[in-house]
Amino acid sequence: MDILTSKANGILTIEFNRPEKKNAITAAMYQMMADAIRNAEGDAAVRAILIIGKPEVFTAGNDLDDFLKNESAEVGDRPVAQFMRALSSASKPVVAAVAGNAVGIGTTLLMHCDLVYAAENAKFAMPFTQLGLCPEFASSMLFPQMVGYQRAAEKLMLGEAFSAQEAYEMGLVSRVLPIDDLVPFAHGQAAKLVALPASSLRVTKRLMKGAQAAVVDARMMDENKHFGEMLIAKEAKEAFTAFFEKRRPDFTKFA
Ligand SMILES: C/C=C/C(=O)SCCNC(=O)CCNC(=O)[C@H](O)C(C)(C)COP(=O)(O)OP(=O)(O)OC[C@H]1O[C@@H](n2cnc3c(N)ncnc32)[C@H](O)[C@@H]1OP(=O)(O)O
Repeated sequence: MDILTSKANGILTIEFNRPEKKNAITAAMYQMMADAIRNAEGDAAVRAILIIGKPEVFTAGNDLDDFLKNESAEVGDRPVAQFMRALSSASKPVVAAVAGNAVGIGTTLLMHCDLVYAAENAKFAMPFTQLGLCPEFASSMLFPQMVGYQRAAEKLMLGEAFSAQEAYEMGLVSRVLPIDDLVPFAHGQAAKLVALPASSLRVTKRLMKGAQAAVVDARMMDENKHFGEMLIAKEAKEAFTAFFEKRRPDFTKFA
């Protein structure tokens, strides 16, 4: 199973489990995560959600082979969109623990989590423009809001990778920890959430997200429209092909 889910002591743990492909996320994996988060909404036995990867990699983002095979611009109700909606509207608290690379949606999903912990080896990147794409998961709005326009532009326009320490300084992660402490600490924080009154946490989260929830939803739809169109354009196909051919993409041949 490329996504492992387990429920224990009030915590639903969702684990990326495709290390041979750096935990790249396929449509089936998005669907499993969307279903798990949605099912948790109606399950009183789940009081917190914990998202983890492997010590060497959180996730390399969307599977580029899936992207390459994609032939329709319509994102609509695809598993990735279902996952985005499920996570961004989750009423229960979500904790994420990131070690190693967190690329693309591996970084943007964190903007929808409540507590985000990173190991010292964590490395974040949103290389959308390098792939001929544009930001997703409302990151074009949430990231500039979080870190300021110019710092966001460096990461979203140049797609430059950044360290755990920089992510902490920008406010994307709550705390940086030694790798061996990462998951036990994140799990401990989730256990604290489990022990708190669920109703208090639910209302607190709703108040913190506030009126922004609808705006986030609208931004995701707008981004997805552009993203879908760019996914089938020649620049993106060149970027995906170059990745698998282990060469630099050549965008100079496109106007
Ligand atoms: C809506 C969502 C949008 C997005 O998420 S956009 C972002 C898409 N993601 C990316 O562009 C990242 C692509 N991957 C990488 O840049 C690198 O990987 C890493 C930096 C994450 C790790 O580099 P290294 O440690 O050198 O590993 P390796 O040799 O590149 O990869 C090991 C195996 O994993 C496969 N793989 C890695 N990432 C992906 C991916 N995103 N989609 C499909 N396969 C991937 C490779 O091909 C290879 O496989 P083999 O061993 O068979 O040659």
